[in-house]
Amino acid sequence: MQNLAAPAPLPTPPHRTHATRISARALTKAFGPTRALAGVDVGVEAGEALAIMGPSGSGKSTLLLTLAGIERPDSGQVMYSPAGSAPVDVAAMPDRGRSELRRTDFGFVFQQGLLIPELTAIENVALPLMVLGIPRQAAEAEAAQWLGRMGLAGMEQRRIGELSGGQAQRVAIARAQVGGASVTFADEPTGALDRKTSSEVMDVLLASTVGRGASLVVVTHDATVAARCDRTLTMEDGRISHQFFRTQAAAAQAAAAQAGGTR
Ligand SMILES: Nc1ncnc2c1ncn2[C@@H]1O[C@H](COP(=O)(O)OP(=O)(O)OP(=O)(O)O)[C@@H](O)[C@H]1O
Repeated sequence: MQNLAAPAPLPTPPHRTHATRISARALTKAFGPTRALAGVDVGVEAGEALAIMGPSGSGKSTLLLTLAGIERPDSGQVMYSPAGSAPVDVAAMPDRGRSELRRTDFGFVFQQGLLIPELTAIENVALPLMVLGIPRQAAEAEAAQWLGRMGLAGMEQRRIGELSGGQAQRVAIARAQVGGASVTFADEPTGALDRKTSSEVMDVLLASTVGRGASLVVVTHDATVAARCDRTLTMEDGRISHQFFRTQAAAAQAAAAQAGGTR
């Protein structure tokens, strides 16, 4: 792994504002006879890291994809509240609107498949900015900053296949963050990594999301990954069977929201 000790600094974490970023209600989703989501209510706060755990097939990825507007629920609502703007119902948006939202407001880190192997690290990270219309030179300058923060300075010109698994995953994190995503969705982001590399990847994933006041939703089978998050939901058969608050702030916020009927 590259040196993680001296990356360019991330922005100073703001105090958590406890604004609700995503509020999903009564989500259901079936694939034929399989009920992947059987009535899920979940909220995600600004600056919160939420882990989703549960057995294989319990609906974790379907929930993540539905919150992110990639899957459409059969019924229910996914309200997304951008900072300073009115909430929008992601589930009810037309495909084009949801694609736009994913480009502008959401970041994605999956176990594999989102990086383009033919492109270099810097091109992969610059791409989302270029898609938003930022000229190549400016996009690559910003991308280089993010690669530096990820401890990947000097590796800008390597293709993805020339990086280790942990390095490639940090390129994926940089790519997810370069546009200033307000919510990052990560599905098994450390699934293919050894314990030490996994912990280092979680360091940069948390620092680059909740560390700047943005939210992180992470699906994982790894209890050590979940233990780094503010809250863990456990799913079983398409429902949330258990919820565990790791920080007092998260618990207090949930209690206040429940009392006010907002969560
Ligand atoms: N596109 C699909 N078509 C058909 N069935 C699907 C589809 N996506 C998910 N399912 C089914 O829905 C259920 C929930 O799947 P999901 O991927 O959400 O589970 P998961 O908890 O993420 O599982 P894993 O831990 O194995 O990734 C499973 O029974 C799965 O087979």
